[in-house]
Formats: sequence, C-alpha cells, structure tokens
Amino acid sequence: MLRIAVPNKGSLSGPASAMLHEAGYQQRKESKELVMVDPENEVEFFYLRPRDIAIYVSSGKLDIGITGRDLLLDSGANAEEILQLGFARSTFRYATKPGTASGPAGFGGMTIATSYEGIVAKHLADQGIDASVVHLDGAVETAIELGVAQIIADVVETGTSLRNAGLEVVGEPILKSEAVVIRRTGAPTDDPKVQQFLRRLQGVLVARSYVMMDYDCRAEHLEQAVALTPGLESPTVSPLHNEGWVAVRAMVPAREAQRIMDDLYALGARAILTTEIHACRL
Ligand SMILES: Nc1ncnc2c1ncn2[C@@H]1O[C@H](COP(=O)(O)OP(=O)(O)OP(=O)(O)O)[C@@H](O)[C@H]1O
Ligand SMILES: O=P(O)(O)OC[C@H]1O[C@H](OP(=O)(O)OP(=O)(O)O)[C@H](O)[C@@H]1O
Ligand SMILES: [Mg+2]
Repeated sequence: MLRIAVPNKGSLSGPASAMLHEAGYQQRKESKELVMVDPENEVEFFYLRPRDIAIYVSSGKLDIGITGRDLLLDSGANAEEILQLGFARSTFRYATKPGTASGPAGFGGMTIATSYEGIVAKHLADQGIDASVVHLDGAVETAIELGVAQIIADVVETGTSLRNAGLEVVGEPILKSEAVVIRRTGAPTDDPKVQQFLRRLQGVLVARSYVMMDYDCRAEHLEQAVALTPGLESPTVSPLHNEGWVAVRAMVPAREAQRIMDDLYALGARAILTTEIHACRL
C-alpha cells in the first residue's frame, strides 16, 4: 500500500485534499481524522502538519508527501520535489518599515523575525550578512511594531498582510513557492504505485488547465485552423457530410480558449464548441 502524507491544516490542506479527490482518491470526511485508508486504490493517507511532512518522507516511513517548496527547503530534510501542483503559490521575501534598509546588504547587526529560520539563515550565510534571526510561529508582520525585530522574512501572496502592517518588501524574492509532491532524495523512480499516483495528479493538472475544442471549417482553411489548435499530439480531423468541410477536435489551454475561438471564427470556422475535461491521462 502506498503511504502518502497530506497537509492536515493551513493553506495547503483544502486544495491538496480537493486535488486528491479529483484524482479519484477517497479523502477524510472530518478534519480530526489523522489516518485514512483508501482500500480500492491501495493508498493510506496520513494527515500531518505541513511543516513536518518533509521530515516524515525523508525518514522513509512514508513514500511521498504533499507540502510547500518553502517548507521543504526550510526543513533541510533529505527529500526532493517530483511534481509541481500549481496551488498555494507565493513568494518568500524580506520586509521592513520604509527607510530601514534598501536590501539585504544593509541588514548587518539587525534582527530578522521569521517562521522559516532554515531558509533565512542559509540566505544570510550565502550573502555573507551578519544578522540575528528570531523564530516566531506566525503573524510575524507584527514583530516590527512590537520591537522584536527590524526586519521580517515571510510568505507573501497578495501583499495585503504587509500593507496592513505598514511594511514594504526589500530586496529580490528569496524564493518562489507552490505546493509540490516530494519523495525521499534518491528513492527509486520506477515504483509503479508512485508512477500511477503521479499520473493521476498530472491528469488533474491537465484537466484543470485545458479544454476540448471542436469546430467545423472549410478544408482549404484547415492548415491555418490547425496552426491555431495544434493539440497535444495533433488534432483529430474528420470529414463532414457536406463536401469541402471538415470537423476538427483538439485540446487547447483553457485561458486561451476565447481568443482561439475568435481567431477560428474570423477564419470562417463555425459551430465552435469547448467542453470541460474531467479527467485525463496523457
Ligand atoms: N497566503 C498564502 N498564500 C499562498 N500560500 C500560502 C499562504 N500562506 C501560507 N502559504 C503556504 O502554505 C504553506 C504553509 O502552510 P502552513 O499550514 O504552515 O501555514 P499557513 O497556511 O499559513 O497556515 P496557518 O498559519 O494557519 O497554520 C507554505 O508552503 C506557504 O507558502
Ligand atoms: O500576502 P498575503 O496575501 O497577505 O498572504 C501572506 C500572509 O498569509 C500567511 O499568513 P496566515 O494568514 O497564514 O497567518 P500566519 O502569519 O499566522 O501564518 C503568511 O504567513 C502571510 O502573513
Ligand atoms: Mg500562516
């Protein structure tokens, strides 16, 4: 049975369970459930604190886990990313009150508050900056107002939390994060159960980002139409009963669908339809 770590709380938890559900796995019914077996799919899910997941996976007791790239790097655990999941996207950045420092080079002798000590200590060491780091569990934006630190390093998504605290980002982003699937570094890549799990999640990612497009066009416009809808391999082209017309079917990126429909229409294509893809194996 494949043993998988899933975040039990926080920003990663809901979207991770939703993605697993979309991939056909049973998910826990109550947030208090810590372990759940899905016998049909031969998978056991362990609902763990996101920050602990890389440590469990690196121990080899669990085969794979879903966590944030920032949490993986912060843990220093012996685990590696094998798939990017596209949710819980954020940047990890320094922020200060305006006028404190124009970048990390000016942080010398100051104190930096963060929940991600591992990332910050490494970044400071790499840059040769001699600053202190104080660990706080959360709401680190308040640390400056209360005099615990002059600088914070934290997750930034919309920037609202920083603005509300009267802070501004300084320096370049330390890293970009998103939810990722991890495994123990160097674990065998050919485990069929792991491969099947990854294919299912990849199927969800594709189903979420592509739509199926169907349209009719005159045979003489086919080459131009196919250039607009090249599909993944190549589009399906079938003859229509009306001579000189063909029906075309291809997957297109969902966010480009409306523009492609306009361009096809301008080319003379008609009966242009898009349908959602519910599941997929590439
Ligand atoms: N506002 C946000 N937008 C996007 N991703 C976020 C946001 N806040 C945290 N994350 C991501 O969530 C992961 C941290 O999860 P964790 O559960 O530790 O914290 P949280 O989501 O802030 O929850 P809480 O603070 O309530 O415990 C990290 O990968 C982080 O990048
Ligand atoms: O840029 P924003 O859209 O404002 O998002 C970033 C904020 O979201 C998270 O905080 P959370 O609400 O999880 O509280 P926490 O600081 O206690 O973790 C993170 O720690 C930032 O504070
Ligand atoms: Mg938080």
